[in-house]
Amino acid sequence: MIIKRFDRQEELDRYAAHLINTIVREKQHPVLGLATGSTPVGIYKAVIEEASRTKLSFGHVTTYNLDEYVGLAPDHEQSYSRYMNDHLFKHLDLGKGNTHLPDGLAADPEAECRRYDEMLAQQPLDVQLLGVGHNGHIGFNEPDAQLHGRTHVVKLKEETRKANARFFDQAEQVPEFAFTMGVGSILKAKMIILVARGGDKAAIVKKALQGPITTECPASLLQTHANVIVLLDADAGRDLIEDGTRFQLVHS
Ligand SMILES: N[C@@H]1[C@@H](O)[C@H](O)[C@@H](COP(=O)(O)O)O[C@@H]1O
Repeated sequence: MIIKRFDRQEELDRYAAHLINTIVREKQHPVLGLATGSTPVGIYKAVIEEASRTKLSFGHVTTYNLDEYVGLAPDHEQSYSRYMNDHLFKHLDLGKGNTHLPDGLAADPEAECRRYDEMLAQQPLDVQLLGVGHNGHIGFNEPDAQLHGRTHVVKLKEETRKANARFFDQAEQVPEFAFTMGVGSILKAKMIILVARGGDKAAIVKKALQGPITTECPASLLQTHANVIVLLDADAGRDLIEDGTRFQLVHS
């Protein structure tokens, strides 16, 4: 695991964007696992900026998102589908039908999970971009005694609904359920980029990266993956202790 700590948000954004765009440049059929939330917004901006500056086409790229709220239409203002379109997809020359999110309106949620897993099985992720929730959730895999490997519908914890209420007009509008890729699918990605910003994430970052590996902190399972790069701002990384063995801490 490599951990890089950045003093400036824009440097973190550019670094992450360059990792993603390098995969897009080098692979014949790149498959990107993407995330939502406030954390990746600057990274997507930097991806678009670098792609435009270097004339990098995304025409051959396939994307899979981690999650989607159950019950929200793709064009609903708070749906992750809309978020991805606004922040990334509409700014790139992605091919039609090459971007995938679970369908929040699927009539048969179980069939939708199977459909998503079947596609993922055929197109393994070259990279998965991840944020982390304050309780250690990745995607919408909430802390629990047991975690799911595959795509499933999850009942969101109240703390997660509260944290995401800032994107909605009223807290009650935050859906109670969401589709999420399972932890197994996330860990199958060839490379994982975990990003966290802000002092409010410092404690969970420390727990996830230097605490015990436990399903009660889903992000701690990333310690078992061979190719994880963690990008933190100075505040999110302030509680980490350099132990010199489990990871390499690079300060930029
Ligand atoms: N489902 C998303 C996650 O994919 C995201 O990583 C996390 C952190 O969000 P933020 O980046 O806004 O802090 O919470 C949300 O609930």
